[in-house]
Amino acid sequence: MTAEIARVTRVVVRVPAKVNLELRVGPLRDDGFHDLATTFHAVDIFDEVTVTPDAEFSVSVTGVGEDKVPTDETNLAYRAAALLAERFDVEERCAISIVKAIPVAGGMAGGSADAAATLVACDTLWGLGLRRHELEEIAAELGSDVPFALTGGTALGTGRGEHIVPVLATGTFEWLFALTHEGLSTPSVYAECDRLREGEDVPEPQPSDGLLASLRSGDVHGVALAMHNDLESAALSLMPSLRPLMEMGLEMGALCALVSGSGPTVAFLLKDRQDAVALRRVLEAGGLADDFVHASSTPHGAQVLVVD
Ligand SMILES: C[C@](O)(CO)[C@H](O)COP(=O)(O)OP(=O)(O)OC[C@H]1O[C@@H](n2ccc(N)nc2=O)[C@H](O)[C@@H]1O
Ligand SMILES: Nc1ncnc2c1ncn2[C@@H]1O[C@H](COP(=O)(O)OP(=O)(O)OP(=O)(O)O)[C@@H](O)[C@H]1O
Repeated sequence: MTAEIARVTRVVVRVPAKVNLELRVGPLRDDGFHDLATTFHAVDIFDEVTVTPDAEFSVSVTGVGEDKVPTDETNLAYRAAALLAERFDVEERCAISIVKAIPVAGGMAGGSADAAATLVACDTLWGLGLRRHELEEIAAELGSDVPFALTGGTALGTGRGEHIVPVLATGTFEWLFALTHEGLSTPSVYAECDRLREGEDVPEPQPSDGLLASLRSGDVHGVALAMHNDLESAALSLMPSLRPLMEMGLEMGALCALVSGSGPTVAFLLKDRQDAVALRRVLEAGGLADDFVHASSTPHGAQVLVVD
């Protein structure tokens, strides 16, 4: 008699959005990317990715911004599953269903998060048992932001953002994100950054000691003071309407207002949730953004929720 091996029929993975607390962008490299020194920070806005065995790969998307996300083989989650199968000679295929809460094309790495979640989900579905560094290597091939989404929490990203080292951070911060329906394309924001800096001598990017020290001690005021984004001027140049929104947020009690990644989402850091709710009311009345989302820091990265 042979023991029957139970087959996994469903894996659900939850994955957070990110904001870059600091994003220092070096000169344009020969391969079209820029060296970065960036401090990634995960917040509790989660996409949920479910994989189930099927005859072919497929993607379905529901939730926030579903109409803006492709469901063909260009979807980053589809590419993640296909790349993993190719690399490890897996013949099985799966249906990927994504429930989105992370704003699409908002500079919060939604597509990257879905790709990271799919890698973790398929690793479990297919019983590959991959080590963290093996998942990270494949993640880096899919996009610069994908490795961070595996790790979550707070982490320093170097290279083009794909080399990740966790950062010691204490405290939970309160955020209000102001969303704009119209997205910004990441390559065009980097290109605009190069255009604005033309002729300047751009130094190699370095993380600031001030931010890392404030994160260690959980000092929200120190974090607010040290937050910085080299892509912000480029995002503001492409979308000038973000400037009055940021100014109003600062006047109305935000400790810091920063464009998130390549934008156009604006991240406001607040002392507590009460201040965040009050700021949201004022900004909503001002009509300077299309929507708002509250969030707190989260220590999680892509995390398996269910295995059936
Ligand atoms: C703006 C950030 O979200 C900050 O974390 C990331 O740097 C963007 O990461 P991503 O969306 O995963 O970007 P990728 O898919 O790797 O690259 C898309 C395009 O963004 C530009 N890009 C991206 C990363 C980087 N370090 N330098 C770049 O110049 C390049 O034009 C590249 O072709
Ligand atoms: N699973 C996915 N979720 C969202 N967008 C996806 C996905 N797969 C592909 N895309 C495409 O990628 C584009 C960028 O979407 P995404 O939400 O990842 O942007 P972003 O948050 O600005 O990215 P980043 O912060 O990593 O630069 C979208 O316009 C969409 O067409």
